Amino acid sequence: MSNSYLRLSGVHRHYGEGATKVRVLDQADLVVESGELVALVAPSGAGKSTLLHLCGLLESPQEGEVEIVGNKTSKLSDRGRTQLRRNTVGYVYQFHHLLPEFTALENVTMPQLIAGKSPAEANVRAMELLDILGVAPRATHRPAELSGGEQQRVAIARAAANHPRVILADEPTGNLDPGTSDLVFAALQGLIRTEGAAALIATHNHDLAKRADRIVTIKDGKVVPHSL
Ligand SMILES: Nc1ncnc2c1ncn2[C@@H]1O[C@H](COP(=O)(O)OP(=O)(O)OP(=O)(O)O)[C@@H](O)[C@H]1O
Repeated sequence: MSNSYLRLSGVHRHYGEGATKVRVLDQADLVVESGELVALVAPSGAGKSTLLHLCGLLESPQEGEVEIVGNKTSKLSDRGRTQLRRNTVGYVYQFHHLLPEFTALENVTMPQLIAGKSPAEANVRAMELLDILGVAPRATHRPAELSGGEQQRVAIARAAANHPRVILADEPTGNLDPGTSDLVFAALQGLIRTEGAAALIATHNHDLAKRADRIVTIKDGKVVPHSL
């Protein structure tokens, strides 16, 4: 099978109609391979969140195809899309959205229990991820007892819990100071390498973007290579 875990071909997405129509993506193409981290850098309103939502099957394009691990999604039912998303995509947001009443470990075990893993298996995987991300010593802490960078690393562990082939992140360090951003980005990068996922990360942080394998931007509705 091809290693192109994420593939967009001829994707078109607009909002509204007539005078209020906003064309965000027009004949946009993008391929991200296994183990590759692509940074998405574009001005506010250019369509970064839209692109991530399309890649994560949270929105559908009006035209074109989004393929995840070889699965064409344009003809899938809502149920099929949800299932594919659950099995293949991990999403990291700017704000961690961890469940406050649960520990770091429980936050990472939970999506695995929902996916049908045994508690023992889920625990092993959660500890492995917390370890890769450098937060294993905080496993029994609740989110309020963690620093911002630790919270975000736990959120990354949670997103990766079910071995997603595609990891999408929308400003994952947008809420953190520069030193902590560095640490969190390095942890995310290490995870992507270890797991062989394909990652697309929207960021305003140019220093971090430069550490990605490739940088892309959105121009005239297309996803194009970018250099900083
Ligand atoms: N549901 C919607 N209805 C109408 N217009 C929308 C909708 N969602 C996004 N847009 C418009 O589409 C364009 C792209 O929005 P998007 O949120 O993808 O940009 P972005 O690059 O992520 O911006 P930011 O960096 O400010 O978060 C913007 O002009 C926005 O106003």
